[in-house]
Amino acid sequence: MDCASNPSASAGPWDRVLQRLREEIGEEKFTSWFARMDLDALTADVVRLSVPTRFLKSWIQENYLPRITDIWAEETGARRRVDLAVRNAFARPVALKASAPREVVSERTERPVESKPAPRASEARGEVREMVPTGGDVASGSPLDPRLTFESFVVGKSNSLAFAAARKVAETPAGAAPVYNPLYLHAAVGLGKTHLLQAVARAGAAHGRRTTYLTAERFMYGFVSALKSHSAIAFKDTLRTIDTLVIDDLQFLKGNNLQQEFCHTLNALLDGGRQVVLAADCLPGELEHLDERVRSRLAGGLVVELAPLEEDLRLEILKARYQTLAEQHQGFAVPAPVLEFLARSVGQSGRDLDGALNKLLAFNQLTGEPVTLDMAENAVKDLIRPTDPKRVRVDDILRVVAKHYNVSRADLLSQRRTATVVKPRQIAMYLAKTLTLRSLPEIGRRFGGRDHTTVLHAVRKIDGLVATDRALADEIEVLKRLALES
Ligand SMILES: Nc1ncnc2c1ncn2[C@@H]1O[C@H](COP(=O)(O)OP(=O)(O)OP(=O)(O)O)[C@@H](O)[C@H]1O
Repeated sequence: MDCASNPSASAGPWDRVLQRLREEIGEEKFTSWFARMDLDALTADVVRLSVPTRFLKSWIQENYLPRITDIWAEETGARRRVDLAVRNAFARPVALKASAPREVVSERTERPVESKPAPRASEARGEVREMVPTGGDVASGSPLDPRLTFESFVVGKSNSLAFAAARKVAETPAGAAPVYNPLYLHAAVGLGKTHLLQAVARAGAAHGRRTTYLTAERFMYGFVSALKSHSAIAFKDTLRTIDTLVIDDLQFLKGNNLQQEFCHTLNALLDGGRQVVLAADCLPGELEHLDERVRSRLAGGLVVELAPLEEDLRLEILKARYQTLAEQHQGFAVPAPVLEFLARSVGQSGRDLDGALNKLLAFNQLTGEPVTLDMAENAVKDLIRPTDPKRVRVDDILRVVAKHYNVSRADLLSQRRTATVVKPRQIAMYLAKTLTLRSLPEIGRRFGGRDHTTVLHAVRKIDGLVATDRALADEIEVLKRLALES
């Protein structure tokens, strides 16, 4: 049985361990790596620590865990195993949170470096609810990261429409009729949905709107907690009286009761002329776990896609991020060719870019080696995938598939429905979805102006067949390799 004790009782030795670490590595590195580390539990032989991101975990594990283990043993006279986990902001018991004041951040933030503290909610003219999750008053919202604002969002071709719509919604004064309702943003991972949604929440409040930002998980958790504590009515009432409800990661909303509750809340808000802003990783029609009526209500507002960040935009984001890091870390200098190299070679999501710069910073600080192209290539090599899917073009896939099945490219794009053409076409769509970062609507357009649902159907069909048909799975592997090599 796990007999974890409350760590607050043992804060003494832990504080001493932290103090010694601070003295050994210096204040700046200590703040970068350990400011967000918490002591979660202590057992007879394990010290359980947690940090908010995978990046922090792997870095601390690789570089500091043995030292922490040794210091703990020296300070307490007992050697214990030190376990480090990535914490889930929702699952953690409140009693185990660190007592030290911390920046209010989203649980999804992947940056190891703290900047200035979050402004207090009362500073906003309106009311944006921002707090470290407590497990209690969930209707008051998920935490906002003060860095995710419209000002820090870099606009380019791929996201300009989403940015303009989000800004317009946030700047509409309280009481005025909502402009686009609901506003629904969708994109693949790391392309700025959360950034824009949090910017809407923050700016909305500054324009006098009562705004609540919730991740879908938090919405679910809030509702379940409210049911348990018999305060579901109060929970619903709170949500239905705000001006703007912002819900992130809608694809995670699951469960019949919750879905119904979401549906009622959505209808109540929309019918009451309140603004609703949502984001998910797919189109409303692809949220299969949601009721058909909810999907159509979501699709009835403004649906905008954030496309993969183009190279110019990646470079601008890197420059902005670098500027912030350079202000916080004296002596951290990244030459322009290195930023250009990163923009060209690491993935297409904002998270990859953050990760790459954080790695350069860490290497630079921990080894003292200046940032050069050679150093960067080495530091970020695990972020550069040799078979980077972005390099495969839909055209290459069409060519490879047409040749393999002895049909023409025109056949694949045509409306012909004979079996000799339908299956290769579905395979080509499947490859386009798995080997490129194109969205379903984009792929549909590239395949003779087809609807995204046709592409979705093809992808699912081939996915299902691959799971059961070994020969087809092998054939598709060969086609993948041919497309990657072309
Ligand atoms: N246009 C942009 N300008 C500045 N930063 C950006 C931009 N796009 C993405 N980012 C940054 O990239 C990181 C990932 O973005 P974000 O968390 O908003 O992605 P997401 O689309 O919500 O991803 P997920 O689907 O995984 O939730 C964040 O640090 C964000 O600030």
